[in-house]
Amino acid sequence: MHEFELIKNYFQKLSKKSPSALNLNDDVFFDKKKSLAVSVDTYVEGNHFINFKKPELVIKKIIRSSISDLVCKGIKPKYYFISGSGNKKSFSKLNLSKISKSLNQEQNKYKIFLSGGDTVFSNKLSFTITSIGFANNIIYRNKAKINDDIYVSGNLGDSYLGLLVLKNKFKLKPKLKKYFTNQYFMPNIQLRLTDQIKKFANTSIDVSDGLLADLDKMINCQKLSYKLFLKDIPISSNLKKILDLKKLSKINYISNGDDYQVLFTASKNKMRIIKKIASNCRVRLTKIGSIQSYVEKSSIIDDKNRTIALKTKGYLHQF
Ligand SMILES: Nc1ncnc2c1ncn2[C@@H]1O[C@H](COP(=O)(O)OP(=O)(O)OP(=O)(O)O)[C@@H](O)[C@H]1O
Ligand SMILES: Cc1ncc(C[n+]2csc(CCOP(=O)(O)O)c2C)c(N)n1
Ligand SMILES: [Mg+2]
Repeated sequence: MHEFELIKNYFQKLSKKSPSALNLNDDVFFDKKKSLAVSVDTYVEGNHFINFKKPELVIKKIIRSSISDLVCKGIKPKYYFISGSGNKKSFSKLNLSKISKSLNQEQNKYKIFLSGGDTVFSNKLSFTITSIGFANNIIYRNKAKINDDIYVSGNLGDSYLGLLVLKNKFKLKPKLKKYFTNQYFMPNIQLRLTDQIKKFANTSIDVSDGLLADLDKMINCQKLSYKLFLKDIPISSNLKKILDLKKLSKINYISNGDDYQVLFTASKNKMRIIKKIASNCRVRLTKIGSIQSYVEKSSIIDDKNRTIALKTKGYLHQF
């Protein structure tokens, strides 16, 4: 069974009397009266990270991807809770001190505070992070308007190439190897955007499963579709060089997730303010396409003005 089907059929009805649960179809729980936002994410060895050879990096990845859910909605994260399951080897003294040091660095970088959690013995290593933030307003999913522009922050695709390198499926020179694996472990979370995004975005989500999968998720209850221009999708100069050199297709690299960038739509008349805020906050914000009526099918247009046929849209949790 598909993850979304599972939530819809077995859990959605249980949240009916809690409107703040947002029908279990958004990135966060949000209680407007209490200004409270909560997000929960689980990370399992083998599925979300390859192994625990670099605990200090794995911890950074999971903290960042967890607060990303709040940041993309315009919420500053404040508290986080960690539940970990592991054994003598994964939770050795050396690993625990590396974990602690990494958490301290992330706390200083993002101004967040460890506030509780749980630790249990298991031979299956996993972490569940709960992130909490406070906000008067947030940006919801499914609030796109027809003809909205679609934007994405930062660059896409570096993280996926990093994963391929870590899995020894892609060979690179040490310097580039370091660049891409760092992007996989330490995605650039756009914290500076949290206060600003509410000035222009109609709807938003973070790119965790992949650009196309998350774009679908962002408008999954609306009678809308999207049109993207492949050439406009932002990638790093390092990734561009590699794609050109090895004649690899860009679409495969930008739709595999782990990016943790902010994807949003905004009315056309917001273009100027978006440019200004991007420059003031030193965040790359790129217009990649537009929202249209569902009468037209969602499509991606390549450099030669052809519509691209897609094999996969992104990462899927299947049960
Ligand atoms: N087992 C569950 N019980 C209750 N709610 C759930 C369960 N699994 C997921 N949800 C809820 O379903 C909604 C969608 O979850 P999903 O994991 O797709 O979103 P997300 O956390 O933004 O995505 P990602 O995990 O890629 O960041 C969220 O509101 C989430 O809290
Ligand atoms: C070892 C390894 N294999 C594959 C991936 C790719 N991946 C796993 S989960 C996920 C989506 C976000 O997860 P969720 O929706 O659970 O938050 C992605 C893109 C990875 N990160 N590590
Ligand atoms: Mg999300």
